[in-house]
Amino acid sequence: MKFTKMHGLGNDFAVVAEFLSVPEGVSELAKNVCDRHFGVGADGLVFILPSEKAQFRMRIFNSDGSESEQCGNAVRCVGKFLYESGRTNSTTVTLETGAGLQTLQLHVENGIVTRVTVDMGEPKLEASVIPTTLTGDQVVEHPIETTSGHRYAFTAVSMGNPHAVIFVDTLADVDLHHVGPQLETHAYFPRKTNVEFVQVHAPNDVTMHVWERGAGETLACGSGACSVGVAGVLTGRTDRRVTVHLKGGDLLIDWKESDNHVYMTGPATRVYEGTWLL
Ligand SMILES: N[C@@H](CCC[C@H](N)C(=O)O)C(=O)O
Repeated sequence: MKFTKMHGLGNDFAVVAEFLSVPEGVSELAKNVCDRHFGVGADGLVFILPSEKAQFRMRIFNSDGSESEQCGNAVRCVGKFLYESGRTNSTTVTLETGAGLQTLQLHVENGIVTRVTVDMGEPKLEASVIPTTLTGDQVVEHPIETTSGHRYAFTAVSMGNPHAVIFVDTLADVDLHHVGPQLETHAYFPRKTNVEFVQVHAPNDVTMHVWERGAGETLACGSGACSVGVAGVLTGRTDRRVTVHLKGGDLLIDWKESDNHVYMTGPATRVYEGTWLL
């Protein structure tokens, strides 16, 4: 199985584009490929597949073998891969994902895709859609307590996949590896959740640390950064256009009033190509 190792701000993937559908035993395959000691080492295994609804289809499997509906950083990597491998010569690409159809605008300089802007669609805010066990049209600053007794207030956002966004005074106070797994599997979230801790520096400038569902701490999360942009507006903390600093670099998030869609702009990187010996 040929793959390309790629990353979006350090959120890394093995990208595979040679199948018509995902292979049997894909969950076990994802765990093995993503293993950082016995495999390639990645946060996720990404398949680019044919689509009847868009130009291409993407499916993403987390390092624990679970499938996610959405992955903002992988979508940017897919855009770069498709253009630079010659599979498309268009700078506008449509992609079918578990979160619906997404449109990518590739920013190209001298044949190289330097950045990708992704229309990540409309955020879903209804409690049951996230999904959470709570009720209501929105879950904003709702109290949550971990099994170890840490108390926070979270805002729930779905960008196709679930996110719990928690604003804190200082990120240095958060032991992500301790509270992250407890929040990911909290009873409020029947399909688990991604967790973002955020420190606001200015209405257009925040830093976020992420604990991802099915992958643990990663250096960046595109759908998480979009959720932070949405939660920032809902709680009156940020502008609709905000730079999100992540451990792996920066993303520009723009929740446009005109169409209610969230736009994410950032880079993607090709690292190397390899062959997985099945
Ligand atoms: N890193 C991703 C999100 C990957 C999926 C996530 N762990 C989930 O299970 O929902 C991103 O950039 O959005």
